[in-house]
Amino acid sequence: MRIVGLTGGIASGKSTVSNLFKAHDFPVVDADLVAHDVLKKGKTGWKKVVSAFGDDILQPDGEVDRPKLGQIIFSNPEKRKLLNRVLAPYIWFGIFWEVLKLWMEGFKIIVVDVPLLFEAKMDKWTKPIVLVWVDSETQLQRLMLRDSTSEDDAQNKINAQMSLDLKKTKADLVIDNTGSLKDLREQFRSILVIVTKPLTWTEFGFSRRGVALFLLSIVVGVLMYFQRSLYTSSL
Ligand SMILES: CC(C)(COP(=O)(O)OP(=O)(O)OC[C@H]1O[C@@H](n2cnc3c(N)ncnc32)[C@H](O)[C@@H]1O)[C@@H](O)C(=O)NCCC(=O)NCCS
Ligand SMILES: Nc1ncnc2c1ncn2[C@@H]1O[C@H](COP(=O)(O)OP(=O)(O)OP(=O)(O)O)[C@@H](O)[C@H]1O
Repeated sequence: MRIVGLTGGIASGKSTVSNLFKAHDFPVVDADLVAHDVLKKGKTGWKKVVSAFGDDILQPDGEVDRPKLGQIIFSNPEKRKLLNRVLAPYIWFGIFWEVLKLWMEGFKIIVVDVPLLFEAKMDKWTKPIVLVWVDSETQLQRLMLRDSTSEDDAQNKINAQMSLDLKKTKADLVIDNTGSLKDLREQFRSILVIVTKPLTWTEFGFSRRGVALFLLSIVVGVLMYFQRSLYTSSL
């Protein structure tokens, strides 16, 4: 099995690239969706966050007011660390669970879209790592436009993450999304060629078929061993 890591910075274009993967029938695990699920009312993640941040972050219906929590954590590094610490195990498990379900369905290539792939040290589980890079001015403008936020708020969110230039040094493949959507689609085509290369032996070994073949060879080996010992004892 090949787990392709898709990462980038806030508003660098990960969802846009993830939609291109989906359009080519790749299964995509979205860490933001996993995080939203973990924060749903009544879930353990929700309970931990409420006890760490208090009832003030809740809406009248008891769900977490995500924009409000966002305002707190993006303007306060200590609070951000606290939220990350509280939620990390649940997000990690949620992603693992989604990957496992897709593995059981027999998918050989799975894309995981994790904005904080390097920050959360999940990069060691994915290969190759595709980074959606964008220059800082374009990132700021796109973030302000998409979320209708002020420059200060947008910059705080960008500063809350590892810089895209540093991420670039750690990634295997880089998509420069500073240009048009047409440029992006062209680069995506080259990425697709690399991502869909035949599986290596190790990747095959971790695929559902590889594991089935391994188990089958153990069963056959054990049967042959018993057959042989029965034969020799009957002589
Ligand atoms: C802070 C929250 C409540 C804001 O929710 P909201 O719906 O407004 O934003 P959304 O979840 O769509 O996130 C938007 C983007 O913000 C960035 N981001 C989110 N959390 C963090 C964080 N802790 N540190 C840095 N950047 C973050 C990511 O680039 C993400 O793609 C939410 O993002 C959250 O629960 N974050 C903590 C969980 C987490 O680490 N998520 C990232 C998955 S790896
Ligand atoms: N090449 C492009 N040209 C113009 N606009 C773009 C381009 N790529 C993405 N956008 C726009 O930029 C914004 C951010 O893109 P997108 O939502 O894909 O980023 P993201 O990395 O998934 O963000 P987040 O981290 O918040 O989830 C969106 O409004 C999207 O439509």
